[in-house]
Amino acid sequence: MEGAAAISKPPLHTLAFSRATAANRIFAAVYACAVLALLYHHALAALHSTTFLSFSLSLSFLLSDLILAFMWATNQCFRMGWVHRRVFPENLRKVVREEDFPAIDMFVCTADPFKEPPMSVVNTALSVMAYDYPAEKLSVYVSDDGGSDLTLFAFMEAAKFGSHWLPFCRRNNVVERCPEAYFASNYPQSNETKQIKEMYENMKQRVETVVDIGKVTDDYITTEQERQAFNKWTSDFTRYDHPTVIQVLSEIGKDRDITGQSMPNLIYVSRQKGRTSPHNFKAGALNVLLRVSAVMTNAPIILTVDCDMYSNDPQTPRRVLCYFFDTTISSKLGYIQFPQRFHGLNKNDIYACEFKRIFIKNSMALDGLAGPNYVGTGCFFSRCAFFGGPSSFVSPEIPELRPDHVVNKSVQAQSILALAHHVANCKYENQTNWGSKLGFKYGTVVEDFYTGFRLQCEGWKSVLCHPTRPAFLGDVPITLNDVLNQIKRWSVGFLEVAFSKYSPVTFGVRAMGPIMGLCYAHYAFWPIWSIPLTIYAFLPQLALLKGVSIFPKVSDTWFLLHVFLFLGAYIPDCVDCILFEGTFQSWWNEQRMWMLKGVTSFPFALVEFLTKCLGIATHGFNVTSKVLDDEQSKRYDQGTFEFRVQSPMFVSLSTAAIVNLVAFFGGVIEVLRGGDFDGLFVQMFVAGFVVVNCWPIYEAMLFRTDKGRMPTKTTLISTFLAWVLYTTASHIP
Ligand SMILES: O=c1ccn([C@@H]2O[C@H](COP(=O)(O)OP(=O)(O)O[C@H]3O[C@H](CO)[C@@H](O)[C@H](O)[C@H]3O)[C@@H](O)[C@H]2O)c(=O)[nH]1
Ligand SMILES: [Mn+2]
Repeated sequence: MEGAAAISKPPLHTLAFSRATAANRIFAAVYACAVLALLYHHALAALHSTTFLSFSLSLSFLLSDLILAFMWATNQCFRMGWVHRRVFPENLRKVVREEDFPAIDMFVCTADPFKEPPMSVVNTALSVMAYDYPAEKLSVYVSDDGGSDLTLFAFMEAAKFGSHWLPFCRRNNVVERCPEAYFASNYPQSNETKQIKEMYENMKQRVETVVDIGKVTDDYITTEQERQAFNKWTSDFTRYDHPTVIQVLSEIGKDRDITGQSMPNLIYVSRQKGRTSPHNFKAGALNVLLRVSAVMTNAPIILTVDCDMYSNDPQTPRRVLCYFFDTTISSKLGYIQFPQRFHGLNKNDIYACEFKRIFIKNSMALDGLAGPNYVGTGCFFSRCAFFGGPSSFVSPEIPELRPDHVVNKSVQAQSILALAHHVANCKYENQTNWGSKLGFKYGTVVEDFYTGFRLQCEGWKSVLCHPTRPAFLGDVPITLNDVLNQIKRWSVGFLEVAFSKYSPVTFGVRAMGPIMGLCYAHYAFWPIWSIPLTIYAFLPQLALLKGVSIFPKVSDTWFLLHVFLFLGAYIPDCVDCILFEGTFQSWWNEQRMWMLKGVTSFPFALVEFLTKCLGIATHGFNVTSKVLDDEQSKRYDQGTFEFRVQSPMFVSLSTAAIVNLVAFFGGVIEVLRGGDFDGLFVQMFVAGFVVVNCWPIYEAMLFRTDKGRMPTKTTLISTFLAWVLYTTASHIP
């Protein structure tokens, strides 16, 4: 009978599994055999080598191909099948009354008013404050790791504008609730929209002027309360060393919008920083928000969103409820991840920043297992997930932080504010479980990846919510240097996880089974791709320049194995990409970026990680710049690579490009002179393939005159290095 009752309830969510086809699996099996054959071939060659040189060459290729094989095999774990979920928010009211909707605490992170313009942070916050959800159940906490009065000023303005914006969105049923996006869209022209736009522009101008001056001057401060807030920025207040600032900018039940409805809570938090206390970057900031919000509102649901992403769909929290109220999954549901989607990508995405493979495709695959990994933004958590596993509660040190603690005082009550300041103290976490057993996990700059991983190891499940209209839209970096640095940061972070005591290959495989463990391992070991890619970028080419053949001849049967392995890796990947709403060019750009990263971000990350392990240097979280320079934006939109700056990564990149070009033409000349084409073909092909990929780099070195070209100094240094490599190689007997 119970079953019948359950069936008659309208569904909140359905899911459909797609399993990989038999053809897919057979192909994977054949490919695996081919990989084994190749490894065997290398091993034999190494054993039978007669000179030290040929021994080291064989060993290098054995190592390279072992790593490629590992990455290929772990990648297969994402290709076992995937899940499509659908939600039915329209059925929600048959299951739960709107008055009984759970409260949501929404965390917006920012870290630097000059790299992350306060206006964009404000837009993020307004877009989620304006959710189609009872306002008295929403609280926005802004974490300002930049400790900037400019950001606080922007939010004071935002609170005032919000009291017009929220009712405006409600009344007109606006879909674009991020003001900047709304005014950039094709919105209806009326007196009302004209008025609200004027208000927005006014606020924007005030905020941007203050940011330009770099200081909130007296004429921008209107009330005594505001003055008191800014007085906290005394002369010894710096972003690395300052007291906690918590400022309630709007309060549920007390502050009302212009129609008299309650405003959501809007609370500015800049945690205390001290030079001697580690602040653990974003994970540290989020843990402070976890505690401050626990003290002030303690909502059972938490949203984390970066300041470079805004909500693109006001229905989002209702979709989330469809999962939290689905009793078949809710007991172990730790978080609901929305894929990261982006706006402003150029045609065919030259820097391959869309990461559809990671954020959508692989996440759909993980969704069929224990659930997608956490990607740092656009994710709704159950607060309980931060306090131990689904059936093993870890208690925080004070009762006020427990997820079941009921808050029944105003967020501005003296006692509440005092406790909130206490838990935001930079020494508060000493001798506690924060960062290890409680909250977001410390120890890596990819706190998102690591936290999701650890939660899943504890037994929490997650789901991917992937509606057709993106729930959140974010910015992408638009210069090559920013892209490579971002990937480098992620890579260092991944290595920190890969070689920690919670490594996915050991701890992960045990805690969540081999398939999930290896999926996480694929990401964690990402940067070791640098080893084969760097070897393949230099060794065959240097050998080619010396006229030494190192791969099987075209007439040899082993040659066919190489052809099969190459095509068998590239063609299915390309087909996959095209079937997944991509284009041939976007696939081409993606594989190009993979090659570029192989000689830049990945090896630099490996080195950085090693120096960190040896205690020689430490590196932090280098925030990606979100400031748009007009000229750079223009070049980005045209699809032109942006070099411009001096960067060691551009040196290694250009060196590889030059070596390949010279080797390729050297090979052509050698063959024309009657050299061994049969034996050198594979090397010429590899060099030629790299040359085709590197075309934008040659252009930037030789033909371009705009500011985004390769700096002459970089070109000169790279040419010199290429020459050094060549001479060294030619002296090896
Ligand atoms: O000390 C810090 C450093 C960063 N941030 C915030 O972290 C977010 C992400 O920084 P961003 O420079 O945009 O890095 P991305 O590489 O674009 O971010 C991706 O990678 C990060 C991990 O490296 C994740 O935290 C992000 O969610 C994910 O989108 C931003 O909101 C920052 O304000 C802090 O709050 N405190
Ligand atoms: Mn970002």
